[in-house]
Amino acid sequence: MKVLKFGGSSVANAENIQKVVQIVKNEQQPKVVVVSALGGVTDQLINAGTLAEKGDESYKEVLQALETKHLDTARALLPVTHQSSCLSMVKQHFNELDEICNSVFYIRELSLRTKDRIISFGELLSSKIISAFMSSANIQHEWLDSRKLIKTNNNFGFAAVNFKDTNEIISSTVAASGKQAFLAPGFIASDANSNTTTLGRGGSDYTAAIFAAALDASALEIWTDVTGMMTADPRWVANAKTINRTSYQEAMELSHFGAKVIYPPTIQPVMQKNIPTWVKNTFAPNEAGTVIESAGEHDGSEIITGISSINSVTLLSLEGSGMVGIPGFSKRLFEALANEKINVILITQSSSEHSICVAINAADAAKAKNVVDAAFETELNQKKVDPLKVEEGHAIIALVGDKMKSHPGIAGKMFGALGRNGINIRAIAQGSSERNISAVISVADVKKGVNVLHEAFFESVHKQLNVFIVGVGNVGGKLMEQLNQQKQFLLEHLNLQVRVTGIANSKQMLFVDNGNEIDLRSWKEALKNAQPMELERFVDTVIDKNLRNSVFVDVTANADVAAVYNRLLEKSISIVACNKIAASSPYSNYSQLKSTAREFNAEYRFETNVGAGLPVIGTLNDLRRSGDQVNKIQAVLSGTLNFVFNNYDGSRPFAEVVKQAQDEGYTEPDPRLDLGGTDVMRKIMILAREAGEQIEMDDITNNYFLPASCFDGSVDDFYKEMANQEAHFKALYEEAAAKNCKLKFVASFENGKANVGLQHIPSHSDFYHLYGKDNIVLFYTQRYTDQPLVVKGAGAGADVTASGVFADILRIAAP
Ligand SMILES: Nc1ncnc2c1ncn2[C@@H]1O[C@H](COP(=O)(O)OP(=O)(O)O)[C@@H](O)[C@H]1O
Ligand SMILES: N[C@@H](CC(=O)OP(=O)(O)O)C(=O)O
Repeated sequence: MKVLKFGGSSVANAENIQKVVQIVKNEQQPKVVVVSALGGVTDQLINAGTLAEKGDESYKEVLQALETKHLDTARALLPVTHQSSCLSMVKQHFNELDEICNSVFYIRELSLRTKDRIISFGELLSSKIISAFMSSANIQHEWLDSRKLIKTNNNFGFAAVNFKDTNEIISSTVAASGKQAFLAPGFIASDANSNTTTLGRGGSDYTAAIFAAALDASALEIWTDVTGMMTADPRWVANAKTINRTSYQEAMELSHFGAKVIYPPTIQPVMQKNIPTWVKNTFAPNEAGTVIESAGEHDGSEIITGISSINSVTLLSLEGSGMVGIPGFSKRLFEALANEKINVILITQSSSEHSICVAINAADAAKAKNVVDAAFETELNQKKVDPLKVEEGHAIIALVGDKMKSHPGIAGKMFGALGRNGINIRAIAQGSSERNISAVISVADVKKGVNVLHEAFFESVHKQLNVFIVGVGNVGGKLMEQLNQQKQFLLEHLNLQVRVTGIANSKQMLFVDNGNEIDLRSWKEALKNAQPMELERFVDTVIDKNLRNSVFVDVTANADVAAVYNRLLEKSISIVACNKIAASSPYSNYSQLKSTAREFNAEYRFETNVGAGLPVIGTLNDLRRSGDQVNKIQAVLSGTLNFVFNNYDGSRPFAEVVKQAQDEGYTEPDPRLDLGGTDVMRKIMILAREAGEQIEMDDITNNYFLPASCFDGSVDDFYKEMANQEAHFKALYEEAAAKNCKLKFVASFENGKANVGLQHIPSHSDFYHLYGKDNIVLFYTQRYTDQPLVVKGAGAGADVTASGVFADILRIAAP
């Protein structure tokens, strides 16, 4: 004998029911088939009852819609010749339901007993329609009335089974029948007085397990709309995998902690009889699914079996100095809750005994507050305990696995992963079985938390970065191109999925729904039609999305964008910037950003602030981290100025060469920042700061070569004035050329002092052979004393800057 249970999703409509019946037909063994109400019907029946109780006549429309749904399903399933008796059965049931709900409406009262009566119609109707369909398809079977077979106490809504009577009735009824196939409604039962009861929401699984245990079935099969129990809720975690086999205990833990696929009490009866229980997919019947069996046979290789969550809990904390060392406080707390049938999901007590913290279902919070404060009234008046603290808006996230107990480091990995993603943990608990580690977190973080843990424990092969890019113009556009080009490579070789989830330029911003990513080939079109850019809203959206491993990429040169970093870092969102404004702002701001990043486990990376894609800051950091000390830095750091002096020999006007540098994309948006030396000052300051110096812009000497008049007015005026000053630039060139020297704008830092300025470079200098837009940095350190460590290469340009930004993004994935 086998027991097969089909859930609401499997019997949601006529098309699905046909699939169900095909599966039943293919099963050769004697069988009991248990079915739930058509998907969503139980909720609608509760809705009808509640509306009637409130005196809202729209309950009639709800019932009408339900009647139509059932009639339509019967019509779609049955040949016309078989329809009439089934349709009249449906109508009769709805007549009865109408009468019950009318009574509720008149007396404005919906007792738990009446509610059970109302919701029992869901399973009665579905099972009778399916039975009629099976008969019309010549499948011999007997319809069993579960209300007569499963006996319970009268705890309506959540009745406890009387197994002794139930087992006897089921086995004798089936033995007496002589049939090979049975069909029974799930979820419903009756008490000793034959009042209808129900087994708790989701209880059809339990009905099936009760039948399986009573009949010593060879297997129980739970047929649903996913292939088996999965490593996490597949609606939340795209990469959730089917668990091939698991133990009864693990399955119980997972279901208790929110894995909706199995109703928790289901496991107990099958575990006692050691009946293998399969979770299978009605819509992919050939896939194996999950088998739940005894631990000895469970040889899965993963340490963690699954991750689940309870998404709506309230924390209660009982605190007070009068509790220390006095026995009985916890007993009274739990008694008070138990008397009100409030289920305690998690308990923690610190060793100081000064406080006890428990988590309960959010729906019970108000009741809990009343009963606990009443229970401790005397101590409250004597100020020995504080009024019960009630904190709503929490969730529990749990790691489950039989093998956790023999593996140290699991909790560390769990809390580390949550912490790195800015998820604050309010309370933790580990059962003494060590099969479950649970953490209480904010409900706003629960989806992200499940994904973070899934990635940490199941996707070592697959890490996801969620990237938001502001400034998809010149450099940003190249970055999008490079991301597109490397996407597959990163996935295959670094197991890294880089998903761009939001982009903006100065006019528009574009986000995609969670779970999706921006198409890296067609983003330009999509952005054109997107909403107007508002920086604050962009940042709010990045924070609200609350995605794991989020990175905010700033490829602008904008001060407003630089001003949002701190807010993002405080949410553990990492920053990658080629924008230099923040790192070259007052030292207090620079160091604040660094300490916020440290405090919130985020990263603030800005390698491209100096030397574009060249490894300048990274090299400097490596030197310092490995214990070296920087004595002196000498550098040519302006790609623009290098380009200008490499191309200017007096034959073409100076202004024209500068214009060419701007047209080729090397200059800052305002080229005066480059020509006047400010950009170089910012860069040497950033290097000095990274070398450990507390230095400000005012501390840097600038021997600039641009006549002061060039700084007046607009960028256009600047070009005009440069043209007027051509003689000045020519003289500079000729003076150097006369000494066989080249002109270079050099930055240096030594003994805490930095300066920048134009210098004559003789042919033996390291700086002489520097072409195009190259940069060069010489690090003289304790270990590189005489011959410096040299970094040299193109120091400007969209392609190289984008690749530096890209490299920083990848460093966040694997710091
Ligand atoms: N760990 C998990 N494994 C599989 N499914 C899960 C898990 N956690 C949550 N679910 C959800 O449970 C759903 C199945 O449960 P339910 O809706 O009660 O099915 P049915 O209608 O068959 O009774 C799946 O569609 C899935 O979205
Ligand atoms: N119909 C009931 C019982 C049940 O188990 O349903 P499902 O198998 O669809 O979870 C409910 O919604 O609670």
